[in-house]
Amino acid sequence: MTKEIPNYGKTFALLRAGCEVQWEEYIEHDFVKSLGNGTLPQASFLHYMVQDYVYLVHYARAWALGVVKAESIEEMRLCAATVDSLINKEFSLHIQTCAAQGIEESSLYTATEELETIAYTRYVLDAGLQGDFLDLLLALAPCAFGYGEIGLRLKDNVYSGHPYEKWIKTYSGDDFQNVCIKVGKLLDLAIASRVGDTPQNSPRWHKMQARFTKAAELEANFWGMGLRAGKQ
Ligand SMILES: Cc1ncc(CN)c(N)n1
Repeated sequence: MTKEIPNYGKTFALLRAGCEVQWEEYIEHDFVKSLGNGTLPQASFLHYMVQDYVYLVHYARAWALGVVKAESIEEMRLCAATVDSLINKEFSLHIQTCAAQGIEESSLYTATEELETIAYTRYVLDAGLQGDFLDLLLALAPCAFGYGEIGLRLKDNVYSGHPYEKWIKTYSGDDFQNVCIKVGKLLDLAIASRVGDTPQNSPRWHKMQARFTKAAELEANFWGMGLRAGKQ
């Protein structure tokens, strides 16, 4: 299993190093480990997938808010492209996985939200509503970077007949990895144009790191919700 830190840009490297404990708790969560080795109970995985569909609906709304909060056409373009990739690519994994288990897309859209889903999605949306483009981006980023890193770590685990092969291949695949690289570039450029080339020296850095760290914690919390479902 590769433990190399992916190259999603300079700011990702800084932010990740600034919350190593929370980041490890996110990307090395027991949910992730058991998904990787195929022992995750199917009930946990399905419950997670339904909640994750709901999560992605709000996450796409938050990227759409990025179009509103952007300060250049390039920023607008990237936010719009991420909305497109979420709605037209990542959603298909959830729709197809749930359909195979007899759960229709219409019931995914109206699924009752777990507290962990509400906490995370509304945290991200609120970051964008009360803050500026950077506040929003820092709350959005751990979602992309963390799943990108997990996908790369788990991809060598896939064996023939692995129950979660499709999930692992989605997040380790080129489409998703390209999204992570593009988000990393957007973050680097957005930071450089607003706080300069050494953001860690900016008086704003502490708050920026805190936004990113909180989103990483909410990711770990979200996995916990999936694990709990398998025990009920
Ligand atoms: C909770 C969560 N975080 C991240 C991802 C990857 N877009 C996701 N699907 N769900």
